[in-house]
Amino acid sequence: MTRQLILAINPGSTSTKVGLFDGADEILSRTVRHEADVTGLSLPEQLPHREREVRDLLAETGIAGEDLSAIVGRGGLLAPMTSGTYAVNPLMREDLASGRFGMHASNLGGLLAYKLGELFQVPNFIVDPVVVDELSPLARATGMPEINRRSIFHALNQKAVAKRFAAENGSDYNKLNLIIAHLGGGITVGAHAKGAVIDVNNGLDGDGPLAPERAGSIPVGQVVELCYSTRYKESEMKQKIVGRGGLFAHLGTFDAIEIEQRMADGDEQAALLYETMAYRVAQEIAKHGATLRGDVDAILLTGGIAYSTWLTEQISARVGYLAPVHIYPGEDELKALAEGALRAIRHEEAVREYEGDTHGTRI
Ligand SMILES: Nc1ncnc2c1ncn2[C@@H]1O[C@H](COP(=O)(O)OP(=O)(O)OP(=O)(O)O)[C@@H](O)[C@H]1O
Ligand SMILES: CCCC(=O)O
Repeated sequence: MTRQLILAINPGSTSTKVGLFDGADEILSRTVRHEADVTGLSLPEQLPHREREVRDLLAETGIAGEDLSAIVGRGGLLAPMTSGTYAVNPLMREDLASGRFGMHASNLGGLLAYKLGELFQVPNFIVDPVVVDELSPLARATGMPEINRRSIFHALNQKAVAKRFAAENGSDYNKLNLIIAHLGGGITVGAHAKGAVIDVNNGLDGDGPLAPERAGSIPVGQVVELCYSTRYKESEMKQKIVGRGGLFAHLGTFDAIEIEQRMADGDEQAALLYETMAYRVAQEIAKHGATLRGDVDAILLTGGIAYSTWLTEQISARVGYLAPVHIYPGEDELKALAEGALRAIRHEEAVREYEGDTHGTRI
C-alpha cells in the first residue's frame, strides 16, 4: 500500500508542536520552541517565522512537501461548528487571521496548514477546533437574556480520548454516554451523549472549575464590583479570568508538579487550593450525572494533570459512585489531528465546509 504521509501542526503560545505520520503511525514528533523575537510579535506577524521553522523541520526529515498526502493544523477561535474535519477555506482563513472570534495561538494552525498546503499543493484541514459546539438548547440559555453560554473546550483531545476508550472497549463513541474532564492549564468537563458534547464549561470564559491558569466560575456580583472599582483595567480583569487566574493567582505557579511538592513540604495553602481544584472538578463531573440522567458508561480523566495519582484519586473518590473512572493522562493532539486528516483523505468521513457565523453569534 502506498504511504499516506500527514504533517500535523499544533501551535501553542511559545512553541509549535509538529508531527509527521505515516497513516496513523508517528514517524517524528518535535516541539519547535520560538525565541522571544518571534513570540513578542502579534500572532499574525508570527506566521512567516513559524512557517519557516516548520519547513526547516520538514526539510531535515528528507521528505519532500509534495510527497505529503495532507497537512492538518489545530483549529482556532472560529464561529461555532459541529465536530469533524474541515477544509481550510477562504472564509476560515479570514476569520482566523482577523481574530474576529478571538485571537488564540491555535488560530495559526489552520493558517499554517493552508500556507504549506498551497505551497506543496496538498489538501489542508483543521480538526475539532476548540469551538466545536454541540450544546443542547437547555445548556445554552442563561438567566440574562443578553448572554448565552458558548461551547469552547478541549474538543480535539476530549473527542480523541472518547474514541480511544470506545475502541478499547469494543464499543462505538456514538453509542456511549461519557463524562470527560480535560485537566490541563485550563480545565473543561464535557457531557458526551452518544457522540455529541451536549454540555461543557467554556474554558475561556470564567466557567467551570478553577484551573492552574483559569479562575473558573466565581461569584459574578463581586466580579462586577471589581470591574467598576477602577483598580484594574479591562485587560487585567480578563487575565484574572484566563491566563493568570486560578492556582497561579494564589500560588504564583501553573505547575501542578511544583504544587504537589509544596504540599509534601507542608505548605497548607497549596494543599487547600489543590484540593479545592479536585473538589470543583468532581462537582462539575457530578453535575453531568444529571445532564445524562444518571446513564453514564464511564468517566474519563485526561490532560497533563491526569498524570497525578493524588489528584485523580481525590476526584475518583467523589465521583466513582456515578460510573467507572478511567485515566488517560496527557494528550495526543498531533495524532488526533493526523487521524482526522486520514479519515478525510480515505473518505471515511465527509470533509466539512466552514460556513462562518450563520447564526449571528455574539462576539
Ligand atoms: N506527573 C505529573 N503530575 C502532576 N501534574 C503534572 C504531571 N505532568 C504534568 N503535570 C501538570 O499538567 C499541567 C499541564 O497540563 P497540559 O500539558 O495538559 O496543559 P497545557 O497544554 O499547557 O494546557 P491545556 O491542556 O489547557 O491546553 C501542568 O500544571 C503540569 O504541572
Ligand atoms: C478551552 C479551549 C482550550 C483551552 O482551555 O485553552
